Amino acid sequence: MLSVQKVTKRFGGLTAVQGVSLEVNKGEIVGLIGPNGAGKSTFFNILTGIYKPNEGAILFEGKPIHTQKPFRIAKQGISRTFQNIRLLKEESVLENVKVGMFGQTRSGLWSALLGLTQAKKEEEMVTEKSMQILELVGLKGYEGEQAGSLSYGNQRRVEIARALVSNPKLLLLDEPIAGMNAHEIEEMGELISAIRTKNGTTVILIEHNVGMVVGLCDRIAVLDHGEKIADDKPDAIIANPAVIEAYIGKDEEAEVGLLAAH
Ligand SMILES: Nc1ncnc2c1ncn2[C@@H]1O[C@H](COP(=O)(O)OP(=O)(O)OP(=O)(O)O)[C@@H](O)[C@H]1O
Repeated sequence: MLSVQKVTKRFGGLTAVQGVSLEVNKGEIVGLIGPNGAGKSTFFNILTGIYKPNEGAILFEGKPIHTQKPFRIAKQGISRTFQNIRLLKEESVLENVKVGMFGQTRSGLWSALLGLTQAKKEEEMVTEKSMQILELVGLKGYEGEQAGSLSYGNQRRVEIARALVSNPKLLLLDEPIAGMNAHEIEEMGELISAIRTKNGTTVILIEHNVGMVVGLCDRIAVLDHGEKIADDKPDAIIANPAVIEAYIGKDEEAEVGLLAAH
C-alpha cells in the first residue's frame, strides 16, 4: 500500500530524516518508535505532504504522493492525528468529527449558504457518517457534548473519529496514548485493533510506550538520529541490541518500557 523509498529531509544543516525506506502492507499495524528527536514526526509530516522530502520518493497504492499537496494526499486516503490534541473545544463532539469531512464533499460555499438540495443531502450524509464513526470509537451518546468537557482519553477518541470519518485507507496516529492512564491505554489499544478489523484500515503509529507498541503492532520500525536502524516483528525488535543501545540514556519512558517488554 505504502512504499517509502530512501526519503531524506533536511532543515538547514540538520538532517531530520536520512534515507529512510519503509514498506507498509494493506491491513498492517506498524509502529514507528525511536528516542526524542529521532525524526518520527518529521516522517509523518513528509507522508502527509506538510514537508517535501529533499530526496527520495513515496508511492501510495503505486502512485507518487511526495510531490503532492497535503489536501490531495488526504483525498487519496491518508489521514492523521496530532501529538497535541487539536479539537475545537467549544464545539460539540459531532461538529468536531464532521470537520474531518471537509474537502471531501462536493457542494460549494454558495450552495451551502443557499441551503440547496445537494448541500442539504451532503450535510445529512456527513452527520450520519459521523454518528457511525462515533459509535465505532465508543462515543455514542456524546455527540452533543462540548468537546473540551470530555475526559482526556475521550478527546483522543474524538480526534481519531475526525481522522476516520473520511474513510481513510491509511491512518497515521501520532502518540495516541500520550498522557493516558493504564486503563485508557488498554482501551485505546483495543480501539486501534477494532479500527483495523472493522474498517480494514491500515495504521502507522508513533508511540513512546514500547510495551503498548509491542503488544499491538504487527511490525515495528525504529528511527534513531533520522535513520532507520531496525524494522522487524516486535519480539525481534525488543531483542535487538542496536535498538536497546539507541534508547539507553535518551528516553527514560521508552527505555523502561523496552526493558520491561524484554
Ligand atoms: N520545522 C523544523 N525546523 C527545524 N528543525 C526541525 C523542524 N522539525 C523538526 N526539526 C528537528 O528535526 C529533528 C527531528 O525532530 P522530530 O520532531 O521529527 O523528532 P521526533 O522523533 O518526532 O521527536 P519526539 O519524539 O520528541 O516528538 C529534531 O532535531 C528537530 O529539532
